[in-house]
Amino acid sequence: MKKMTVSTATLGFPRIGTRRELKFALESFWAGKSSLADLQTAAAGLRVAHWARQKALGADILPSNDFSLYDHVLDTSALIGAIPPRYDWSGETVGPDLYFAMARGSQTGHAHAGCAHAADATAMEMTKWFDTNYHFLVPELVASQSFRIASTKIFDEYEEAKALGYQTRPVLLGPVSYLMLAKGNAVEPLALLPALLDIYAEILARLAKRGADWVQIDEPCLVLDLAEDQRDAFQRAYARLATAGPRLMLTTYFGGLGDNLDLVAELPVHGLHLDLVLAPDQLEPVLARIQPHVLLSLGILDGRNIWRANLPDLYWRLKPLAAERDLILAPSCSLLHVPVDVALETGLDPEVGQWLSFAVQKVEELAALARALNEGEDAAFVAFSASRIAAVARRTSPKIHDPAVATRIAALDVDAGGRTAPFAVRRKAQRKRLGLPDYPTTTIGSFPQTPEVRKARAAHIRGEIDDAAYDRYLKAETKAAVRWQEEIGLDVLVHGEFERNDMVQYFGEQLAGFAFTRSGWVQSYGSRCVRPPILYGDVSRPVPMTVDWWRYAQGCTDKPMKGMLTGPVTILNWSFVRDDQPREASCRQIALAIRDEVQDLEAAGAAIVQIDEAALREGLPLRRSEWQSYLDWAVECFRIASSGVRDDTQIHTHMCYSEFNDIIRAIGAMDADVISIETARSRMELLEAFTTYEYPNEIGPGVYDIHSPRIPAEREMTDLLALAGKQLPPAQIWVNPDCGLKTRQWDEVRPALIAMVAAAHKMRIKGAYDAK
Ligand SMILES: Nc1nc2c(c(=O)[nH]1)N[C@@H](CNc1ccc(C(=O)N[C@@H](CCC(=O)N[C@@H](CCC(=O)N[C@@H](CCC(=O)O)C(=O)O)C(=O)O)C(=O)O)cc1)CN2
Ligand code: MET
Ligand SMILES: [Zn+2]
Repeated sequence: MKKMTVSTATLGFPRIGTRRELKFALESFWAGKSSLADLQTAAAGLRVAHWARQKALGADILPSNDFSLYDHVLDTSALIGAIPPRYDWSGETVGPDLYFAMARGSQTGHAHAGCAHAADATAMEMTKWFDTNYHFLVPELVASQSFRIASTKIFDEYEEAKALGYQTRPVLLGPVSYLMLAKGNAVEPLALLPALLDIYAEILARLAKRGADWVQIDEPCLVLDLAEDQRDAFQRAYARLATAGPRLMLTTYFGGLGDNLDLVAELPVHGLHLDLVLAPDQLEPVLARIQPHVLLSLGILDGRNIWRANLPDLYWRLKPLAAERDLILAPSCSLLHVPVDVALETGLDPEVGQWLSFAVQKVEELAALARALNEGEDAAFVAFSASRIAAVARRTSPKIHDPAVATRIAALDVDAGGRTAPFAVRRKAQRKRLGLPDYPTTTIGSFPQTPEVRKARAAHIRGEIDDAAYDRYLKAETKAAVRWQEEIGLDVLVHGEFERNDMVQYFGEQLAGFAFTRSGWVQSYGSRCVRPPILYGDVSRPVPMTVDWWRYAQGCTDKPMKGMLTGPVTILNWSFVRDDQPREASCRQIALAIRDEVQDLEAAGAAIVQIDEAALREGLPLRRSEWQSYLDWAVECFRIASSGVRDDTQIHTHMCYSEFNDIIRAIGAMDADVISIETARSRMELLEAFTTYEYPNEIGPGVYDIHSPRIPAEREMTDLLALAGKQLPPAQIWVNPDCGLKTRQWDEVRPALIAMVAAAHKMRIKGAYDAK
């Protein structure tokens, strides 16, 4: 009998670099401080390092084209020449100017080294990659769309690796998922499939010609509920592509195939990757259904969480199957969603540290497992012993359980989550207390996190400036920001969040039950990264977290100052969370901690408290059948956090990047007095759900796209407000940017907000005029 072999693969490695080298190279290039050649050198250096690293750690199959200068969906649009008409593209290939204009927008006269933008064009829309905190640029397709190969990146990177001696498996986003993620302008994207398949066939043929024997073709949409035409599209696509060139490893992740199994089992592909972390139970039905010649790739390590695996357990689970067929072992999805290396975390509690596994450790874990399966358990004796010890230590650690938290949760009144009076009553009380004009203006919370602010914080962490000096510095920044907001005539002010590194990490650092990293960066979009806190134990709030900052800021002005908090669902969704209890149990604990903070802010005198739930929509399960139970507990947690206040205390919430149609009832049930949302890039399209549902509470539809360095003109904002006014009664409308301003520079923020306030004034005058 032929001996079966187990090999290891990664589906993608973090691109940003161990020390965020890509971030710094990009930002320096955008700022005109370095050349395109510098950027390309840095990018190539990262690719080489990542291949070498993965190989050295024991990965047999290496990916190429998993690297990106901004986003892999944008790369795919460039590859197939899907360039929206507003960029006036006439070239043969997509160069860096165009590529970054699509990602970030471009503005005439805006200083941009290495680029000479003639055009003034808004960026492409950005949205969440499935239910992760990674963002992609939404493909925009038109009725007259044609495709052609317009970028050689996928070929170049394959060749680049080959020249270094690595035979890689190029990663390509599949045509059906690409179209399903796209937005069509007067065209149903899937109608473009035949044309797209011509191009995909050509891409695959070219890869084959260069020597690629396998291609990893990602079709994460295969874990979604699919309509008939979508299933058809998969059938047509793979009937065509299966023979186009290299063998295809059809790669699915972020869940199980579920009722798409029959469809997938019939696709004529040579390999299939399964997510066995989010859907461990799918292995048996897949084995029962799949052709014997199909090479299975098992996603057995969590590509989206940081817990060390229990290798002996996995070994016993996989051993029978490994005796029967060749296998590839892999993380469940690309390692894009985890930090690079635990070894950099010298500041972690060592007990917690030994429970963790980042990208580097995950490749090592895969290699140890494969070794044991190929050569016998003893071949991985050391790795297995350490893994078993860590698993036992974590399970039994006293750091995880806090009896006081358990008691409080047990006593939680199911109705702890309701305001005492209905919105109409609260609204009256709040109007009386606040006395705001129509079209009240505000911002979402943060002001620019300038290099100076970051440097001061870094110096404070390194002990170069003491607590008092850091505090003085932050207070001066806060006071200046408050004064400036008063000066330009904003109605409801914010303190600016200068003291925060990140809206989630800041709270994670102050709550019991969380650990945080020094270098655990994960790409969120483009050059922007986050360090998700690690929720390992029961959560509580030892002392107030934001009250002193609020008190200081309110002391600088007579205008209302918003208390500014991150909501429980968002803290949960943007952290690495426990896998030893349900997510909702962790969320309830966070909700109680935030409730304490809300009540302390009210007691200190805050008339408005904003509780950001930017990640509530993103946490929506990918399968419809699981929506209701998620929304039930998510809304309950928001209500637990927000409801302990008086009628005349106004609760705001904020959500960006959200498609609201699916969740509008839940948004209603959250019952925030005011919700601000992101609507500028989509030109108020996202408001539709609120109008259709006749959402009764107040809404601030974003009038200013803060993800672009472009400065919006007053006229653009009055236009957007007029669009909003067609959908909502003016008395319900607030005026604000799409999101916080932390990523912008003061030079961009100042003129933009002055124009925004002017736009609100115009609307007030127009409103008074219209009323006559
Ligand atoms: N968690 C989270 N998810 C989110 C968002 C968000 O705000 N937070 N917003 C949405 C969009 N995503 C975003 C993600 C990141 C950033 C962002 O601005 N990230 C910053 C890092 C923020 C941070 O943690 N800053 C720290 C560390 C800053 C730093 O790099 N310090 C230097 C030293 C500073 C110096 O000497 O200059 C270092 O450590 O090396 C701080 O301010 O303290 C960045 O990439 O630049 C913005 C939006 C959706 N998801
Ligand atoms: C990603 S939502 C951001 C909300 C936060 N209050 C801010 O303004 O930065
Ligand atoms: Zn936001």
